[in-house]
Amino acid sequence: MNDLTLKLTDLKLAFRSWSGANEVLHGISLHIRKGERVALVGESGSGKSVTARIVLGMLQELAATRVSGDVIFEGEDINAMSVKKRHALRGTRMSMIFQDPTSSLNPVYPIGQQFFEVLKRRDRRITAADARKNAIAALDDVAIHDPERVLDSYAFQLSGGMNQRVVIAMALANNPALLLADEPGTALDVTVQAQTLKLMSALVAKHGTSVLFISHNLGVVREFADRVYVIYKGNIVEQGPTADLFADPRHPYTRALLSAVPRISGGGIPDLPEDMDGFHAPLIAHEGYSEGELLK
Ligand SMILES: Nc1ncnc2c1ncn2[C@@H]1O[C@H](COP(=O)(O)OP(=O)(O)OP(=O)(O)O)[C@@H](O)[C@H]1O
Repeated sequence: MNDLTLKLTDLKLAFRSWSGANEVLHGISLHIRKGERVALVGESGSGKSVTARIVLGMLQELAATRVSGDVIFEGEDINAMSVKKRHALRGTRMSMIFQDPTSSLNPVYPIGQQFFEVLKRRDRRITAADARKNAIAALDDVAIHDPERVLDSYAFQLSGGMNQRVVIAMALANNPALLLADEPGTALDVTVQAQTLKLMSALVAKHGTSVLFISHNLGVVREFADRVYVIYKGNIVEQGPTADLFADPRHPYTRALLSAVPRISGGGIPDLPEDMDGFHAPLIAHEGYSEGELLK
């Protein structure tokens, strides 16, 4: 099993409030092999982002959360790690790309300075000159042809697409083992989003980076992911290689999601399968299916 970059086992998350604990992840298990691109797909509020934030070790530290289960990253349990060790992993062995590139960048420092800070996380003694050289190479990798100008610019002086490339270059600059990508580019127009996904795809393939790709857009997932997990209300309801899942979706929620992807051949939501395996969670009606049909 040492080809696994990430393995989540029975991961649960609850937010505490004055009225008691509200469990939002009900025991998620998933794994990502070295160099594998895995998508976590589900509607808004299903638990995609909180899963990523647990992997990044960001929710374990909050007083209002209760996290249980195993989060094994490169053989070590993130839930059991010291705060210091968890911090040290971020931006080095794992990094994250968010939906809106411009808000991920600091508006008051030039891009070059931000690159320097990123590279210092891995090598505290790196010189400004070496950092600049590495940053130029990283920008070159994301097809930015005038890296010197970009390094001297502020985020607001660059286009959204350019900022997205900068963010991808920064996220991969320290050659992380795992990239968490939360719908990168959804804040941009579709052409730019497609271009940046293509770039990201080529780069992770080049470096053998494992990816957890978070999305509600199955059209994009189909292009990008090797394997897909479908999350519904804090439960994984289906998983499989991307081609298999698209060819033969088993769970009614997956079918409902797929029916929202435009198809040349057309077609509506297929019939519900007759047998569905046991899932236990709070149930609500969804897209014409009864609660029980979706989560049984
Ligand atoms: N800080 C918080 N306090 C309480 N509940 C929270 C908090 N953050 C998230 N949640 C709840 O956890 C659940 C999962 O949220 P999450 O953000 O992971 O959804 P998501 O699938 O990423 O949705 P989206 O696609 O809209 O980002 C939701 O019910 C949300 O309301």
